Formats: sequence, C-alpha cells, structure tokens
Amino acid sequence: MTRASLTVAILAGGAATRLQGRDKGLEPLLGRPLVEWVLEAVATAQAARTLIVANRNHQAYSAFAPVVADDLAGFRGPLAGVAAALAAAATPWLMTVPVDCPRSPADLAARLYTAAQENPADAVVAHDGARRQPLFAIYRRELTSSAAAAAAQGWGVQHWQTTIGARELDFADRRAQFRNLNTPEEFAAYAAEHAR
Ligand SMILES: Nc1nc2c(ncn2[C@@H]2O[C@H](COP(=O)(O)OP(=O)(O)OP(=O)(O)O)[C@@H](O)[C@H]2O)c(=O)[nH]1
Repeated sequence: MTRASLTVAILAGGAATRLQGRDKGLEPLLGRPLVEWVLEAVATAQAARTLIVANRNHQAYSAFAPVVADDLAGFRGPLAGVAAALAAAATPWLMTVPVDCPRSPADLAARLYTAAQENPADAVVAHDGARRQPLFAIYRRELTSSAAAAAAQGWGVQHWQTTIGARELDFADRRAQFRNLNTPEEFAAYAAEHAR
C-alpha cells in the first residue's frame, strides 16, 4: 500500500557527543553511512517523500535524500528537527525516525498510520514495551505551529508529546528493532553481530 499522504523525516541533526562530535548519520556502519541503513529501513513505509532533517553537512546528506535544515540554530534537540520537518511536509501526516537506528520495524509506518486513522489522533508514538520511543512517531501536519512554539521554548520532545495528547502504540513485539547506536563501541558491536 502506498501512503501518499505520508512524509517520512529522518532526524539527523544531533551533536553526537558520544561519537566525539562526528556526524552520526554519515558514520560508516558495515561499509555504508548509517543514514543509508535508515533509508533502507523506512523504504517499507512507501511514503510520498522521505526527507533528512539536519543542521550540518547538508550537502553530504543531499546525496541520499532531500535535506531540510533545522530552522532553529544550534543543536536544539530532536523537537527542533520535528518542527522543521512538519513545516516542510506537504502531506497531511509526518512520521519521524532517528538517524541512529539502523533497522527500525518494517511495519512501523503501517501500524502508526493505521492507528492514527482508525482511532483518530493527532499524534501516535511507539512504545517498545519497556519505554516510550519518542522519536518514532506520526503527527498530523496541523501540529506544525505547536511544534515550532515548543521547540523555540526549548521543550523536550516527550514533554511536547504529553501536552498534545500523543497516544502510545505498543511495539513490544519489535523491541529489539529500536536499538540505536551512540558510541564507537556500539557501532563496532553492531557491525560484529551483523557481519557476514
Ligand atoms: N534535526 C535534528 N535532529 C536532532 C537534533 N538533536 C538530536 N537529533 C536527532 O535525534 C536523535 C537522538 O539524538 P540523541 O541520541 O539524543 O543525541 P545525539 O546528538 O544523536 O547524540 P549524543 O550527543 O551523543 O547524545 C538522533 O537521531 C539525532 O540526530 C536536532 O537539534 N535537530
């Protein structure tokens, strides 16, 4: 099924302090930049468009997908990326994923999208059974100004999700696929486990 009303945004604008400030999305994993793994994983969303939201290395990222620059200067946190993506999305729905998760669930978009349609909600966010995964979420485009205002005030994404009444959706059956990579050791361990 093609989700013509969905844009996917990859949040790739972090400071990556645990990676000595290198750009995490461009960091090689098994010979390919991490962002390529993420793009492959979200291809199952069959979205109208997939964007990368970054606040540096825009040209390097543009080799992979259209790039949206964070509107707010500096490393403001993921909500700045969500706000910029909502402003750029030309579709009724936006799904976000972080650039540091190489294998998000193949049915992530299908489940979030269906849940938001069937039991109407402005925002639905994944829960892996142990904790909320706030960067794996779907939003109605009407939340654009709310996200911008909250980001400008420096809110965290979870605080904003609570105030807009985001609903959680259970992905406990996919918990392992929310694994993210933050440190050189985590990159190395993941590569060792998945090397053929
Ligand atoms: N667009 C955008 N994405 C962000 C921003 N801050 C964090 N992200 C993304 O959100 C996800 C989670 O970020 P964190 O793990 O909290 O921070 P990080 O910068 O990746 O890494 P650390 O500095 O080591 O914590 C990553 O995919 C980041 O790229 C931001 O200001 N703008």
